Amino acid sequence: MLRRIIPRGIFTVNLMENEYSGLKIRGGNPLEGSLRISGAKNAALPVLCATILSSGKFEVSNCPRLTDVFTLLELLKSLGARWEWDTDGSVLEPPPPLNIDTSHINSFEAPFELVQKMRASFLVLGPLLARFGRAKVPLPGGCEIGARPVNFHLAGLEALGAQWKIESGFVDVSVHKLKGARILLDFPSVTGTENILMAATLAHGKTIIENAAMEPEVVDLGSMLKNMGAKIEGLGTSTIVVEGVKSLRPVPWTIIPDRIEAGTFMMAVGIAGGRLELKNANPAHLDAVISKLAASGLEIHQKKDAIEVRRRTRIKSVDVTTMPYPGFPTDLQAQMTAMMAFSSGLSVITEQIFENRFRHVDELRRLGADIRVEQRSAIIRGKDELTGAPLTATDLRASASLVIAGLGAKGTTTVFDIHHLDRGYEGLDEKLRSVGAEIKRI
Ligand SMILES: CC(=O)N[C@H]1[C@@H](OP(=O)(O)OP(=O)(O)OC[C@H]2O[C@@H](n3ccc(=O)[nH]c3=O)[C@H](O)[C@@H]2O)O[C@H](CO)[C@@H](O)[C@@H]1O
Ligand SMILES: C=C(OP(=O)(O)O)C(=O)O
Repeated sequence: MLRRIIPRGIFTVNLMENEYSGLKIRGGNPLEGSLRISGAKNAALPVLCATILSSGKFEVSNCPRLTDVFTLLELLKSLGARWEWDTDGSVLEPPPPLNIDTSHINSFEAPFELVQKMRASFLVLGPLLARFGRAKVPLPGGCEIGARPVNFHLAGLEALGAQWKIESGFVDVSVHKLKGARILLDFPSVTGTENILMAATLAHGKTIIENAAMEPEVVDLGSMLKNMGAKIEGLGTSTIVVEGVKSLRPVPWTIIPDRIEAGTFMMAVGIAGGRLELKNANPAHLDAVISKLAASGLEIHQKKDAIEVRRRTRIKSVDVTTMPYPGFPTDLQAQMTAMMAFSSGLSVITEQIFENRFRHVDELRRLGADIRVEQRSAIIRGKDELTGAPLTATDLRASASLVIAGLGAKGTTTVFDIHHLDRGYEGLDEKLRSVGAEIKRI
């Protein structure tokens, strides 16, 4: 639930207040109706960071109203940016545009208390370095799903001529003038690619990022940078080429739909049954997911900017391995594990991106799910009935998996610590309620 987000002129200081700690779900209702998919969290956060690269006024449309976005806006404000956003409306309706003015940014140091709340806050590093020649940013927080180092980010910026040191938990990076370079990433890191890409836009000369991340969120960021005047080729491929420019200009930008939110709702239908129309969704970003869900027996109709999903029969088991895009996303692994717990057979879900992303499994077991984890795989023997229980959310997507599992479990499921959920879903509970789920905040 969004509360008291009151614009007070351009100096608005607002945070999402959340007095609730849990969600109570009564399972058994099928989902029926139509929903609007929100803007993508993982596209909005880098786009907001990219506003640092130019001085002036930006208008960001389809920006999701989530705690991570509000945390990042506070971070931008701490650097001297100003923003206004009237977020009083229902999450069932599109949000009004977010206005950001970066003309008064005068600090290159990001505060610890904001950066430690989430991973994407580290994305201010590249833009601050490019704009000021210096950036001091604490090592980032984020979901506890693995070690999550930032060595690729730092090696990339070093290749562009920057020097860095880590002191008292802060990464301190400086450079006289960034210079283009060839950078080969050991792994196609999403935020690593984004940080290097943003820094390279204002470097002198050509940067080639090899083994770059191909995620739609990286493409969205790169497309916005191109609109701002950056010279970038190869977005959406594993080689991105950037020809540095002297300056960039502010632009209006519209955030792409959240493919992870859309996937979560499709899996919710897999568990609860029924039929949903997901509006403002981009099925082209969900190829790997749609193919697995179709194999599991869900009926899926793809339209240009909508997806219709229906469950007529019991879900069949499928095996899934997470991969960088265009493979099956790790951010839907927990939700898929929950759906497979209700399937008619045995499935193996292998997590290849993060080494500790099965914390939802112990919680799903409380519902009676038959799952065991062996190294990087969860082996799931589907059951035709799970029973509600009190559960604790451990991270963002784990929370979503527990909520959708609760929709299918018999009786009442309570998911505690839902601040994790609110980091990355725009009113998941309100949206589910609007299509027939019995779910309330406690
Ligand atoms: C804000 C955002 O966009 N978050 C997403 C982003 O996270 P994030 O960008 O943090 O994920 P990465 O793609 O960087 O991580 C992939 C793998 O590379 C490793 N690695 C990464 C960077 C680095 O410097 N060194 C290193 O070893 C990580 O530990 C992980 O094992 O992509 C993930 C993978 O799709 C998603 O789950 C997150 O939702
Ligand atoms: C892991 C996620 O977010 P973050 O990278 O911000 O922790 C996520 O969106 O699932």
